[in-house]
Amino acid sequence: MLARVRGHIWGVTHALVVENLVKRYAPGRPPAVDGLSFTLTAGTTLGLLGGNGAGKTTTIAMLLGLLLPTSGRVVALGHDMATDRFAALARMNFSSPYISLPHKLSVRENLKVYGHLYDVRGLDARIARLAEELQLTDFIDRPAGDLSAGQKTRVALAKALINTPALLLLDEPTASLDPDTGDWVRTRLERYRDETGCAILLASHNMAEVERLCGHVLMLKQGRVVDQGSPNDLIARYGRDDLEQVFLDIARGTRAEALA
Ligand SMILES: Nc1ncnc2c1ncn2[C@@H]1O[C@H](COP(=O)(O)OP(=O)(O)OP(=O)(O)O)[C@@H](O)[C@H]1O
Repeated sequence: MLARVRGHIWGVTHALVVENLVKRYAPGRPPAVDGLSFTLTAGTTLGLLGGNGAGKTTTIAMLLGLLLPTSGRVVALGHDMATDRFAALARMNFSSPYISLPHKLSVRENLKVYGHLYDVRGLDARIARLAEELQLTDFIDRPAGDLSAGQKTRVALAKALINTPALLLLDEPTASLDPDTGDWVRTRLERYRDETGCAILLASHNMAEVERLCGHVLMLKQGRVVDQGSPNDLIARYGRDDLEQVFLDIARGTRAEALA
């Protein structure tokens, strides 16, 4: 049963503990992720920000166990991903624009496949509920490959929620959505997090989204955390009006100027 208390789910306070994570794709090349450490508390959302090539996708792939770290440790929902990842993966899920669903299968068939993979009980009812909540009913029996980018993003979110995850890793979850639908998806994510105590790691280039959803933000550059804090703390510390300006200061190396 879900513990509906912020900061605590299924007896685990930290949904994610990451210790000194390193990924070097090839010897002699600089690491894509270079000594990353953080914790993610149940019921909260942590933002992972950084420019292109900062190491966000590589980090998420290691957290999911899709990519082996060169060194370091990931403990997800109390399970060490190096030795016990299947126990954690059953209660994790993710959404990424880089992964497309089998496009000849209908949306319903896709959700059934993923539901069976996660051994979801009462799968038909779960799919019906997600279809209603995420407004998929108009196209649920159409091939996934025929959908618009925005419709695909909503289906990807349904897939990410199919197993009622306790830890959700989201890479650009509102990419390709119009502002109204993007806002609506953010509201759904907030509600899901607050109702279930799910922990969310959010990688996004949408600074307004990060300001709204994230209690804490890690600013990544060349695989390292170069600054962190709550969006409001960072904005105040850099003397800026919003997180986008802070992001630009960090990306362009104008931090000292901003702090002067
Ligand atoms: N399979 C790979 N083999 C070798 N190098 C890789 C591989 N995947 C990523 N890299 C390199 O690792 C670094 C980090 O890439 P990554 O995709 O993790 O960044 P990112 O922050 O997700 O970027 P973006 O915002 O562009 O998606 C980059 O220098 C990239 O070229």
